[in-house]
Amino acid sequence: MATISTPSLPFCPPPKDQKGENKVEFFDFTSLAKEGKVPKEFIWPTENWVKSSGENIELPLIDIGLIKSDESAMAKAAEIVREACIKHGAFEVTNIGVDIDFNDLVLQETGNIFKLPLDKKISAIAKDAGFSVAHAERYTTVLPWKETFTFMYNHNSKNETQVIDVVDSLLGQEFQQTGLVYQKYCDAMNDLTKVLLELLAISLGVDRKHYQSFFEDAVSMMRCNFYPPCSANLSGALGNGPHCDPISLTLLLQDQVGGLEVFADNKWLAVPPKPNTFVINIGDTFMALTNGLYKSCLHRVFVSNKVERKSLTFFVSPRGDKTVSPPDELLGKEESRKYPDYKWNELYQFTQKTRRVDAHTLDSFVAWRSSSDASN
Ligand SMILES: C=C1C[C@]23C[C@H]1CC[C@H]2[C@]1(C)CCC[C@@](C)(C(=O)O)[C@H]1[C@@H]3C(=O)O
Ligand SMILES: O=C(O)CCC(=O)C(=O)O
Ligand SMILES: [Fe+2]
Repeated sequence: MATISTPSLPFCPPPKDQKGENKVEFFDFTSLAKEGKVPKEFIWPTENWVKSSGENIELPLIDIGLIKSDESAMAKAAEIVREACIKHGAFEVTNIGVDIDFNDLVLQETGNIFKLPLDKKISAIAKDAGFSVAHAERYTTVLPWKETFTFMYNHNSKNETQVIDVVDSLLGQEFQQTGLVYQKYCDAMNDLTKVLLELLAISLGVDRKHYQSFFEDAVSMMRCNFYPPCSANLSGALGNGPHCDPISLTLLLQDQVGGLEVFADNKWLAVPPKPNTFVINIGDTFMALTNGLYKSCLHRVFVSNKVERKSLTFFVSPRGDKTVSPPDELLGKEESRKYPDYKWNELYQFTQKTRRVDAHTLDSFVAWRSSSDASN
């Protein structure tokens, strides 16, 4: 697979104060954007923002409603998805079963939570949940030009209001409507995940329920992304640097601003936004679950110098203690394993404590783990 080589990103956590707490310098995007200021902490190494090709990628578009009801359409879609996932790891889906204006409502609610004042966002920063302001609470340099709001979603939870509850605990009663909208959205992502896992199993020629049962007790991450306008949008600042998502599948809803790029055919190609259309990315862990046959999608995000951009990324992962290992059907007789078994949580912790996510995360994790095994 053609890839790029970018230097690993500095993993510099904030300094500690006398009480051992992180001394974080937060950035107020509202005033930075107004004054057109871009602090040096947001400038990425040049290799990360090499020029775009100026071309669009045409991703195959799958009609979910159709393949759910028509086996021949499912089989055709499986062939189309197989070609795209072997090549670059991305495709698109539409008609997922929610009203067409619901997606606009979800994006609108997302805009509302990022209108909160900076001090309120800072007070709602928690581990694996709540706000992040340019990840300044984690890194002190090479920061992404974005704010995020994150919470976890248990796919087989008996609690039908898990999302309403977590949004209420993080944002309070005044965001009850937001919690209701996100609950409905995450439940729709859960349903979409099931169809995608069956479609992918069929495309790989394995038992069509194989991945659905592996992910039946999945614990996914729902993340809302907010990218303020930036005057250095083409000279060093990035919404996200080049990376592959370490998780299994990313279900992405973007607004109509644009900025997402996929690396394919050895060049950076824009993913033009389409209404009511979700971009599906293969992540590192699903690549490992196919023994490297499907490619983890290499992508990055440019920001606009004029308007804010919003996106919702639903990151599907198995339960943390599940062992990531491809099905035997994908291991030809002499075919060697491309990646060793690992537990999903091992890779996740590697991204949180050892190496920032970039274009080489899984290979770096495998090398790091074998060297730590060798030294133990
Ligand atoms: C396993 C994860 C790490 C990140 C959140 C999930 C899936 C995507 C990863 C991420 C969003 C990719 C871009 C860089 C990153 C640091 C971020 O900008 O948030 C990544 C997340 C993370 O490391 O927390
Ligand atoms: O906002 C986007 O379009 C993509 C975001 C992304 O790649 C990520 O959060 O991993
Ligand atoms: Fe990503």
